[in-house]
Amino acid sequence: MSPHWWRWVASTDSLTARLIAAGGARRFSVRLLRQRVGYPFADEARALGIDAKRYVWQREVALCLDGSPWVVARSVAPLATLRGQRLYALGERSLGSWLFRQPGLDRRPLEVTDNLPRFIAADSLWGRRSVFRHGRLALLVQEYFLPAMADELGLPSR
Ligand SMILES: C=C(O[C@@H]1C=C(C(=O)O)C=C[C@H]1O)C(=O)O
Repeated sequence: MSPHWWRWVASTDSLTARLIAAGGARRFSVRLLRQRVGYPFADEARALGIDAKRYVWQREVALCLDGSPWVVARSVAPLATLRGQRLYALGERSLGSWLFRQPGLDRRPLEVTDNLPRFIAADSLWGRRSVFRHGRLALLVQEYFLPAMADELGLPSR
């Protein structure tokens, strides 16, 4: 991975904040693609340390600059850990903006992939995921960086 991409992929602060800063005059928005309750993918269950037959809340979004998707993200949290957190009510507000305001937020190590996201038909250059913990809440956030972002920021393709 080139150092340009490493800076994005290995960052552990808010990706929302980084995209807004990098976007300059472009307008940042979150497009809600899908939100549902269902079973996790097997590898998501493993990453969360739960049984694959436990219900999870799933949220899939595109993070856009001037309406063009730069990142797609899928976040998954076991229903049992969501109690009291009205995350489903976020709509098109960024999950990251909420998350990084929470005191005592713990982020587990990042995992990186060059596989395509399975939840949406989109090319991706790099993907990454990590589990956030906040009180009872366990939230697996998976983010995939799209070629449009590389084009707009003049980043190399890998
Ligand atoms: C975790 C963050 O939240 C971002 C916003 C998301 C959303 O609104 O669903 C999902 C994943 C992230 O790309 C972040 O900003 O770092």
